[in-house]
Amino acid sequence: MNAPLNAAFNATARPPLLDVRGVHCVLGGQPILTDLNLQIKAGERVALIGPNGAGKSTLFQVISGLRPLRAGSVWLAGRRIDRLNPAQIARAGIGRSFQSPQVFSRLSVADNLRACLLAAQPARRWWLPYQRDAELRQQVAHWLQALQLRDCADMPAQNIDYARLRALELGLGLINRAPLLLLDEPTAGMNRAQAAHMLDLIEQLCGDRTLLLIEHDPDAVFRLATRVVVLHQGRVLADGAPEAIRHDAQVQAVYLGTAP
Ligand SMILES: Nc1ncnc2c1ncn2[C@@H]1O[C@H](COP(=O)(O)OP(=O)(O)OP(=O)(O)O)[C@@H](O)[C@H]1O
Repeated sequence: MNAPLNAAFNATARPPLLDVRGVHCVLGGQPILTDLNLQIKAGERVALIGPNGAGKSTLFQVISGLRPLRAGSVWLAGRRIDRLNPAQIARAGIGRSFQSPQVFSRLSVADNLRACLLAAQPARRWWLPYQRDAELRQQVAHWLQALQLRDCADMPAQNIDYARLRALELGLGLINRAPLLLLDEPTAGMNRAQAAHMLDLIEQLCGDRTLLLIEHDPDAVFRLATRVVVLHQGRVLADGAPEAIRHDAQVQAVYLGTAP
């Protein structure tokens, strides 16, 4: 096989980065996700949208191992992950943020970053006190700068404002270099200026990572996403380019509440 053909073969042979296959999830006796299929290729930025209660957060919980499946499977880069626990799934390559930010609230902002950096370096020289580890200090300084959190580095995370808390959580999700990042409503509860700042941070820091984000703000969806997937009643209702989804009659009906 010649070189270009070989490259094309490899590109098509590579499994999707995320492959959600026929997932059913039942909570409190109610079906929440029903035969849900979703494949995401490396490098895509996918917005997951849909009306309240469509099952978006539940799908994130299922992917991260925080909710059990009734049927189906979840694969990351060809590896089945739905039987792993949440920590194993994170180590397998999924970083995430939550609707309500999850950080170590009593630790300082810098110590939050330090803790995640330490957890992401299993081969670190464990006998070296972290205060004397110059490389670790440099990395913390790098992340404080990148997240624009230098001026609150020594404050307990529970005392910083909400927009900064979300920036910190974004950093914690990025530190272990997971190829797939799940962001649950990264701009929720923010004013326009704060939301614009958060979108800037996501664009600057996520690089070519694959993103799956839940977002209600159309500005954020159209700025970040290369593809939009619409969930309705636990199923994929539409999947396509942002412009096509914007004009999809079925999607409009779901948002206006006129869909069956
Ligand atoms: N632990 C639970 N037990 C029973 N039902 C649940 C549970 N958690 C969620 N649900 C229900 O599952 C459905 C989907 O919830 P989910 O939070 O996934 O929706 P969503 O699309 O993320 O909504 P929103 O945009 O409002 O966050 C809702 O009807 C919700 O009430």
